[in-house]
Amino acid sequence: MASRTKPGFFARLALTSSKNPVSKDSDALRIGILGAANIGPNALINPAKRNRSIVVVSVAARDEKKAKDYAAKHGIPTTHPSYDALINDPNIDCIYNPLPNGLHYEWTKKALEAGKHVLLEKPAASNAAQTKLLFDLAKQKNLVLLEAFHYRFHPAAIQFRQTLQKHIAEGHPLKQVKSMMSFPAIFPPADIRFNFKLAGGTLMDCGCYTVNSIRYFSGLEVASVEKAVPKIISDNIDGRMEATLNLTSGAKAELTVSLSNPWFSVKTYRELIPYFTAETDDKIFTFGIFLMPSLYHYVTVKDKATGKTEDLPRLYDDGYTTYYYQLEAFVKAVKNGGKDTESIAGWVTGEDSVANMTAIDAIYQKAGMDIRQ
Ligand SMILES: NC(=O)C1=CN([C@@H]2O[C@H](COP(=O)(O)OP(=O)(O)OC[C@H]3O[C@@H](n4cnc5c(N)ncnc54)[C@H](OP(=O)(O)O)[C@@H]3O)[C@@H](O)[C@H]2O)C=CC1
Ligand SMILES: O=C1OC[C@@H](O)[C@H](O)[C@H]1O
Repeated sequence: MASRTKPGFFARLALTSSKNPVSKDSDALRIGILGAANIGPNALINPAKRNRSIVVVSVAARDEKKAKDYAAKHGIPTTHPSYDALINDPNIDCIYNPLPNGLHYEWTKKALEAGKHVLLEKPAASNAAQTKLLFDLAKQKNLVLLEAFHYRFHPAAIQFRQTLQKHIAEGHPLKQVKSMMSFPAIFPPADIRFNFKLAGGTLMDCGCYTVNSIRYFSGLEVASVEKAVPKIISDNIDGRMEATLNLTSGAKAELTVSLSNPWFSVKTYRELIPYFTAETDDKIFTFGIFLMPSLYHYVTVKDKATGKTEDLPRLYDDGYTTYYYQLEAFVKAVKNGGKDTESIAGWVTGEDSVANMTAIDAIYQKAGMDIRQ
């Protein structure tokens, strides 16, 4: 039986939206948000309230009234009348870009050109070519650019990766991995996720996580795409994607992602829990709810010969969310002038982001669909 580390479930739920902001350092980084995005409070605004070294100073929206309402609701002190005005404000150090995928490239490029560090929502851009251009520019300007794969920074994800990698290094080769992230049809057809012009698609949205988890936990790259089966729900938009990948060691990877499952279905109800599994010659490692471990997760290791399953301790620390740890990592990197990011557990390098998008492009190609532009 795993130890059920405190805090308990409801305390963790309450902690995800902090009501107790900490005081700020005098040299705290100043970050502005592009767009009054739905994800802003979870991914940045609430985590920043608990971090002494960063303060959300402004938000810009296409309609300034919307920005003002959002700022008032979330306790953001100022607004800017346009994305350009925010990016070019000399009193801002960093930009958070949670715009629709198809606008990631344009606005991140502008922010980097204006000398700002960028926390960039996933997926990094519409395709691998754009992603490479962004990271080349960040390098050239000596700026921090981080694609927001928040789950990687949580202690449970760090521990899971270390446990699996140690076992592989002890001589137990990986045979196959699986990653799954599916939802019933919770987003309306007009959502940004289903708009090809905004680089939508379920593989872009949920798939970028599953591809990332396959690469991150296995420590391997995608060598080729063996099979990709989309469920196309509108022009060039996949409501669901199943793919089989060949990894560089010869191991296989399978991913299943969906934003269009039926609400009740015997066939797909098991997909409601996002999980990752890795099978070696002798064991099966499972990380359940790997994307939101701060709310709940489980890690099991099953011995294939005996069938015995070990349930590893769950790590909830102080109930900090994945986004809190991600922000802490981003702040550390910026404060350190972008140096030594390799010492930050979970850090997503530019090469990593480019490899992720390269795999996504290849899956779309194998599925006979267009790469997003
Ligand atoms: N890390 C995570 O857990 C999550 C990440 N995401 C990622 O964050 C990004 C935004 O997702 P989400 O917050 O759900 O998105 P929203 O639907 O809230 O859109 C975000 C913002 O995009 C702006 N926008 C600019 N141009 C357009 C346009 N043509 N059509 C629609 N919106 C436009 C709007 O800004 P304005 O206010 O200026 O009108 C809007 O506030 C995506 O890249 C997504 O993948 C999403 C959810 C979870
Ligand atoms: O974490 C997430 O869950 C739901 C998705 O649609 C969203 O974009 C993603 O980031």
